[in-house]
Amino acid sequence: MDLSPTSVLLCPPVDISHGSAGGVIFDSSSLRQQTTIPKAFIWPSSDRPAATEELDAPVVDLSGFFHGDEESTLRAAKLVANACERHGFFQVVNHGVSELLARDALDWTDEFFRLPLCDKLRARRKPGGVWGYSAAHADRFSSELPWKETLSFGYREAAGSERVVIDYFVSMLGEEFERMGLAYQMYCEAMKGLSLAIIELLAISLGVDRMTYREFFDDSRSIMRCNYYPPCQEPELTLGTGPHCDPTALTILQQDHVGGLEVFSGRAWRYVRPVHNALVVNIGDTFMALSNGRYKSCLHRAVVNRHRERRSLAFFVCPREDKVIRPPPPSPEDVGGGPRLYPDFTWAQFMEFTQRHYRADMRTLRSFTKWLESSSSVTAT
Ligand SMILES: O=C(O)CCC(=O)C(=O)O
Ligand SMILES: [Fe+2]
Repeated sequence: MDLSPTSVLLCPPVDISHGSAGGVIFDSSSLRQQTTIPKAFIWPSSDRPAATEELDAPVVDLSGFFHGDEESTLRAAKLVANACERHGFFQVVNHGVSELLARDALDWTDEFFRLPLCDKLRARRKPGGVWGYSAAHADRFSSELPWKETLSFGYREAAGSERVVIDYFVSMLGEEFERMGLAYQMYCEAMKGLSLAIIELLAISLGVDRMTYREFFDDSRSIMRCNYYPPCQEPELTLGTGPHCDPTALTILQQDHVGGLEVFSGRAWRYVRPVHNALVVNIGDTFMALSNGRYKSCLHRAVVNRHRERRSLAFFVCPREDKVIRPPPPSPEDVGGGPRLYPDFTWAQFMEFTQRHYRADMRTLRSFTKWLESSSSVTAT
């Protein structure tokens, strides 16, 4: 792989100004050349104590569930319920996603981030936007920048959207990126299928009908994010992804074998050990609301290391934008126990709110619902 500075030099000069603000874009090629860490990438020490213990998260075998075996489904549901009540993280194996497809998506991620900066910038995320390529943009006001670059795009499985990801790649980057788009299109299709199965398993684990939550996710748009973390000379000063909670319903993460994902649980940061062919699943704020707070959306982060690059592919499962997020019948109390913890809201409202926040943390859903209660009401669909 050629990540040498020459690949950057092949680019014509890149205009990186945001209106009047200047600054420097650090893609992985320039990040890996930093021998001293630029100030903008140094995180407060309170955010970066090292994780010394592994997260106690089950590795759930889904084969029995997929084969309709009642006993192993109940066993899997029990493990899932226990993990989700404590911290919201578990891993799945025998999940039905082909190893080849998963590896292919990681390989294309290498391919994309290896491109010269000027090519990656053709897919650049617009300020305030959700989709596209993003690398740390440092100016004199920036701070706590992540040691990574990302590429995000949307996925919808509705009829007529069979090429939605392919078309995105072709339109942003050119015809020659059709194959890259196809690999991600297939990966997203597999992830969406798996997510619907996991949502059924979550319903079983909560003791309600397995189809209870499905309607929230029909014809919804998911978000796919490829994360690329270059090595870092002083990894103890930086973070690849800062502490946050995922505002979405569910995240399915493929991490490579390097490791770096950490979860704040039991008052300490704990690492999630990569398991061969496993996918990491975590509860996001929106599913926490759907379960009336019974299942937890937990603070997590990704650390980087001195010697090895790391890739992770996060598939964020979102409800349909206009669906009202309300714990479903028979009654919210049955699912979460106790009175309603969150008012009705739509994913569209919550997404807009989170985009205005630099950092999504444990308090985001709370501050969003407080803001909601003091503003307009929601129309049910
Ligand atoms: O890279 C990882 O392990 C975590 C990434 C993550 O949490 C995210 O993209 O939301
Ligand atoms: Fe996350």
